[in-house]
Amino acid sequence: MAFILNLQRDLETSKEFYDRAKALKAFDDTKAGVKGLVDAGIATIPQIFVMPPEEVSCEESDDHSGCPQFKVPMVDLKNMEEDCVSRKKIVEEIRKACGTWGFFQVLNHGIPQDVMDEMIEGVRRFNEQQKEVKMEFYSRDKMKKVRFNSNFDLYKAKAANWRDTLMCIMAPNPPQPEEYPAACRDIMMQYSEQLKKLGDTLFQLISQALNLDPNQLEDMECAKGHVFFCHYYPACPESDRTLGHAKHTDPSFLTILLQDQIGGLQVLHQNHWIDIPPQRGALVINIGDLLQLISNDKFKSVEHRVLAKSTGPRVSAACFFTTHFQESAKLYGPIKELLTDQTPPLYKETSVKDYIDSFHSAGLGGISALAQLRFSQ
Ligand SMILES: O=C(O)CCC(=O)C(=O)O
Ligand SMILES: [Fe+2]
Repeated sequence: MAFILNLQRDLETSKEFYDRAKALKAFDDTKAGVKGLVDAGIATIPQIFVMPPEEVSCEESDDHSGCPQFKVPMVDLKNMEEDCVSRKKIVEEIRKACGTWGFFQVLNHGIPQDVMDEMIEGVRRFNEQQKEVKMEFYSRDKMKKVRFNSNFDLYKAKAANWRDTLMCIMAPNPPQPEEYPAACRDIMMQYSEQLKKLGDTLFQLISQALNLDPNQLEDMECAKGHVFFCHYYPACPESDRTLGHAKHTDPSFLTILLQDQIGGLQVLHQNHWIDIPPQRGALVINIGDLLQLISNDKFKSVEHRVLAKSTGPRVSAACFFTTHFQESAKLYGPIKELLTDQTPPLYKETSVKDYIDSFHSAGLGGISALAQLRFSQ
């Protein structure tokens, strides 16, 4: 505790002597994450978290809640299997959402409410348990299937985000039962099984939305692997000076996100930051960079962020469909069936692993990993 307070004092020393690398390392070495700072009773945020005002600004997010065109689409999957009229309507809604917003929410997706509630509670339990137990999992070792840390890009990002994350590679080769944290072992395994089914369903619907055979994306192994990023965003004493999750796109094929009732997730739509309001029972679905690439820009991977909040903690669980942790030489480029003389391929081929490596080294402010693969026009 005293160490954290000293760290805080260190970070507040005059700019002249401010050594960012040292401050980052000192924070990382606590292995207590952002929650550790909050538990130590800080009243101001350490310098490493401070972002330029324009990055935190909500200017673009004036209240658009009354305008239907600024509402993230909600797709009800009820009756999806019952009759082809309902399915057609659902596929149409998904086509529209993926081509414009890159985001939609789903209801009646088949995952029981108690499983979703318990997943949120499991992540909360993990983060709120005794610090010593949690610290055992603190690591940046990419070989570990289960790891906990604060800011996967701590040493690369321009500013740290107000967030701690438990990361777990779940499919196709899940960890051994004893490798999971006891606080959320059972629910992680259960939720992962449910997500595998929902993932298959969504990839079928998205294939149809691209006018492809329903099994095409699954046959391309887009649904083969998934990884959990379970986030814990403590209440922030200066929520207007940092973000819970800075603006980014997801490097996955597809992301399924479960969020609690706190809110703060926003998507950039027509240059406005639009809230994605928590709705009990709903899951947030978004297109990742790799799906934008293989759909040849038919579907969009759109920037999003999470505000830091003075209330909280906020808990969310993002499930990324990706296979980069598997050795594979499989290459992904624009799907041939989507190409014509008028719509030639916009991207070069890449393996998932190379894509993720390039995503991580692209850094903020540089050319995005997706843009690097784009043929110049
Ligand atoms: O916590 C959230 O709501 C969003 C998380 C997110 O965007 C991510 O993990 O990529
Ligand atoms: Fe994301």
